Amino acid sequence: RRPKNFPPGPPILPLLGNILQLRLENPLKDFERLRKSYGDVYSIYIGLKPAVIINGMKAIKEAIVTKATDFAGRPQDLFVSDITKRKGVIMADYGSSWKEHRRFALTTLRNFGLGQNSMEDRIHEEIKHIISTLEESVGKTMSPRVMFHNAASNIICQVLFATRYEYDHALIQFIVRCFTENTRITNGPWAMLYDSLPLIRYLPLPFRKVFKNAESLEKIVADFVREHKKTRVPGEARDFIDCYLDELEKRGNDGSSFSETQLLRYTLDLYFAGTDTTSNTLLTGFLYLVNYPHVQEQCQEEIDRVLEGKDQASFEDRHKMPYTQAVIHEIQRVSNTVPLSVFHCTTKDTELMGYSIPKGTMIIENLTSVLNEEGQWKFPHEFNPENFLDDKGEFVKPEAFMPFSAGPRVCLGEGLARMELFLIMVTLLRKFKFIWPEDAGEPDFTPVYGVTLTPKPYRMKVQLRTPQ
Ligand code: HEM
Repeated sequence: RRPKNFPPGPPILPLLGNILQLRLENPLKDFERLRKSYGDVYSIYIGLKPAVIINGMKAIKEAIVTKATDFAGRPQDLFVSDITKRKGVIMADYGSSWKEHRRFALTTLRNFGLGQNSMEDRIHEEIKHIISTLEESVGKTMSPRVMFHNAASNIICQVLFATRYEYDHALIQFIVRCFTENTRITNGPWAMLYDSLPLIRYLPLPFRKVFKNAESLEKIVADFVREHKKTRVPGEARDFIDCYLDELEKRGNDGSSFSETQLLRYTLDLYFAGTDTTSNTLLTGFLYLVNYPHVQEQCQEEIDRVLEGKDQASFEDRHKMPYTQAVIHEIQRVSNTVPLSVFHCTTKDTELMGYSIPKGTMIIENLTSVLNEEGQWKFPHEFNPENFLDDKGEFVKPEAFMPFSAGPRVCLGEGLARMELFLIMVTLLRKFKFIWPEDAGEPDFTPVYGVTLTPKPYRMKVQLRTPQ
């Protein structure tokens, strides 16, 4: 039975809770249906564990912004917690280790030039490789999946390891495959069963593959760290790993939370968070751009005008491109890349919208419910850049735009991601025209569900634009 004054929800079955009422391979529609019956804040049981699902901007903001620290924990007894060994930053619980590591990453990203030219240069460097790949496909059709995954992966690789890889490099293909497989299984039925039925955790079921992948990834990063230790010059950091090693040395054995094990997990967290998210947003973006040619053309017209006489776009140019900005934001809105955010957890007994929620309750922040919430958007259910434009054609960002979540746990890579999306889209749209192939049939915009949403594989035709 639900505790007193706990958010309402569907009847609970012994041991299984509500898992039979959810389509485990994609519960998003079920969450929407339950919201209609039980309101913006309701609860379900995943096996014996209660979880509160929060929907709509008002309730989500009250939880993660107004009552920020009450809702800033992470559950520690899930499949993902076991994979990440509760280290790193994404699944680390609210506390001093998470705070220290989060602050460190933000400072390091800033020192590496986020918001300054050096990060832009790194992104432009990678864009050159995307352009070469696309040039090979001019006049033909191509599938952009591997290209965007590898590009996003290389940008974060530059930050973490000061290295990039050719798009057909075996190591990078292996890493991307491990991540893709892990994301798919982590939000799928096997992970849900793992969370619901602790007794099955040690059985040789498909979720073991994720642990194997995680081990291989840790070994790869451990090799990088070993190599860095041999070649680094203290105080002259080349990348994130060097910065962390400098910090470890500075802190000595003062009992701080910094350690080499943390470094491995942290690096993997940043790598994972920085690859799948940006690349899936780009994939969805181009799927829409090829199917809304008038939107693509209007961006190109604005880009040509603003960049006239300039070699390349800079992130600052976004302020002069209200339409393109609106399109990129609309792409992020419809991409809904991290549909349920990362699960939170209450850090103390608290209240939300009049309900009592005990400490340690799992919180599922349904970002999907905000990104298409009626009343928050002019056109909640269609792809329309007008959602981000006012009557004068100026760019406006509605409060409900929260694909990066909000509050103390807000995406740590938001600045990097926004810079990547802008520079990549603007540069590619300036140089190429992207077309939906005539023989490709009707486009299917329904995404494939996982920790991140990704579009079904598609091909696009590439043409060079006439030099402007
Ligand atoms: C379009 C791209 C991206 C989207 C939509 C996105 C979205 C999100 C969301 C929704 C969260 C969960 C926030 C919460 O728990 O409330 C998150 C967390 C996080 N993101 Fe991103 N992200 C993106 C790109 C990136 C990039 C490029 C990085 C790499 C630096 C990154 C690093 C992280 C980290 C480390 C966290 C965990 C933060 C914490 O727990 O304190 N993300 N992101």
